[in-house]
Amino acid sequence: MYKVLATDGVAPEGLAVLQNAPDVELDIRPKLSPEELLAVIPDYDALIVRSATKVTAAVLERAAKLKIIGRAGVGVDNIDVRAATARGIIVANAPGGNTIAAAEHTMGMMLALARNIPEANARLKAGVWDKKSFVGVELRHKVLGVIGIGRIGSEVAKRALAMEMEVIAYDPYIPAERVEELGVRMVSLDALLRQADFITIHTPLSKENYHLLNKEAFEKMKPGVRIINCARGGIVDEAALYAALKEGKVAGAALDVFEQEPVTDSPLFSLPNVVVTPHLGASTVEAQLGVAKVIAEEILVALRGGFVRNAVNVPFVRPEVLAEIGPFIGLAEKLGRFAAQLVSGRIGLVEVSFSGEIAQYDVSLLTTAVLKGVLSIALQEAVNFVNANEVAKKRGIRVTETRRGEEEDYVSLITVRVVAPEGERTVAGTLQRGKEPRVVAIDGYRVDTPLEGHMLFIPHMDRPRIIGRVGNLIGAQDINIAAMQVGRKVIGGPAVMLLAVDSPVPEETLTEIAKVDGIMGVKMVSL
Ligand SMILES: NC(=O)c1ccc[n+]([C@@H]2O[C@H](COP(=O)([O-])OP(=O)(O)OC[C@H]3O[C@@H](n4cnc5c(N)ncnc54)[C@H](O)[C@@H]3O)[C@@H](O)[C@H]2O)c1
Ligand SMILES: O=C(O)[C@H](O)COP(=O)(O)O
Repeated sequence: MYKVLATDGVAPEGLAVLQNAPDVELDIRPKLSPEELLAVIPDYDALIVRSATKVTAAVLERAAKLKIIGRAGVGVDNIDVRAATARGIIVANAPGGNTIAAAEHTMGMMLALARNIPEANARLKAGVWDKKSFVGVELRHKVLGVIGIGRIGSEVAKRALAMEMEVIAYDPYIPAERVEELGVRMVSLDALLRQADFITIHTPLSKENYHLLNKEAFEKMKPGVRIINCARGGIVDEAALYAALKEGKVAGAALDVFEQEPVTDSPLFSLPNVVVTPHLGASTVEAQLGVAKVIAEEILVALRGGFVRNAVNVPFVRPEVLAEIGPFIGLAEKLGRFAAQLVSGRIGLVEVSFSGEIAQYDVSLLTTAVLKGVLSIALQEAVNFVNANEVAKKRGIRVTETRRGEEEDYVSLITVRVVAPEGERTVAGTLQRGKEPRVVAIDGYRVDTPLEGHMLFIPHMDRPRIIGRVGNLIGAQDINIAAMQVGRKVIGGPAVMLLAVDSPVPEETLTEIAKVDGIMGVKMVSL
């Protein structure tokens, strides 16, 4: 039974898939102090958080069973991703689920700032009908500078364009054409700071952009500029912003995020031209349901050993490549597990080769999947897409990957060779009808068997009275043989036998089979 802990007020309705999973026990504890988290974390296989819980190296050190941390949202700056990676813990987020919520909140903040809505609201509710203090500015024909034009930045840009703003953007990691087709002009950071009437930030918080808007940046800005930050505290230097507001260089600021959170007291709160909300960007019913659902599904996939698409600490695979290679992940892993069970002793070399259509893509994820399968046989520790390559390196396992386009017999074929001191085996597999993993060759002998359940691999000499003896020995244990394949290259020469059995064959029976004259060994394989 996997134990999952959800904290930080993750929407419980979105976690139904975990609640209904027979192999999962879900604990929802909306508020957990750092001390409580440290105390309970050793019990859990998975943790779901939003931005409040700090998943530090100290927490991870105690998280002996933890396999995945799911962030029900986008920013993972509250998680020590490096420490998690070093421990082989997957960190996954739910990108996209709160994009519209954050973009709409940004527009709300920009309008609130331009038209003094919060201050006017407070004044009227205090019994004062004051029109003259609250003359605002229009957004139409103003220049909006978007720093970071990813998912949220581009949704903000679209909405600003609909309000007839001129939109410019700075984002060194996005191709200019993609942004310009939205009707946005890409500029340098310097140009953006100098030209914008409103500046909105939509980058993650990273070392690179910590205090991106600092004293020097404010000095470059147009007098009367207005700043909106619905991304992360820390990107704006709050002391420098306060000074720029005080001296009138900046006409106003709308902040949803702060360097320290939660915060209830800040010099910025004393200024009338500062609008603040307590990190509400993603707080809509729709966004919370959406991100919780996505993360719950990812947690289940990870706990059951599958590939987590939104893992932030697994090498990135472009979506269009993932669409092509994704169906092969299961085949690659099963071939690794299969091959590793055919040899004895410590494997020192794993060679993976790809031929046919699959060879035109970046297949490094599939090589990792093979490795994950190989390592899962011998190791007690959890091996996953985050740590498989590192674990192999630490254990001195050499891994090679080759790709060749030509393939005569199959549309796509994956071949895995494992070498151990006591021998080596080469297995090849493909997907039947694009989805069913099958092994189609072992050491060059043709077979064709689904990669599932329990199997016996028996190299033997191609002569009479061998297959019958094997059948009798297995039958005597009341074990059903579901399928059988024999592959040979020449009549009377060495051959291989692959039997699919409905339950594992006991060790003593394997020893009896190995003694049959003409049989060169026997291996039990479970997938
Ligand atoms: N206030 C909220 O509740 C809330 C909600 C959702 C997201 N967020 C924050 O918003 C951020 C953006 O979310 P997203 O979904 O749009 O992410 P995204 O990854 O789609 O976009 C981020 C963009 O920032 C760009 N970028 C990175 N560093 C940059 C730099 N130094 N200068 C300029 N551009 C840079 C990237 O190239 C990318 O295009 C998140 O990281 C999160 O911290 C806040
Ligand atoms: O990065 C995010 O997704 C947002 O900042 C939302 O954070 P929250 O889930 O704590 O509201």
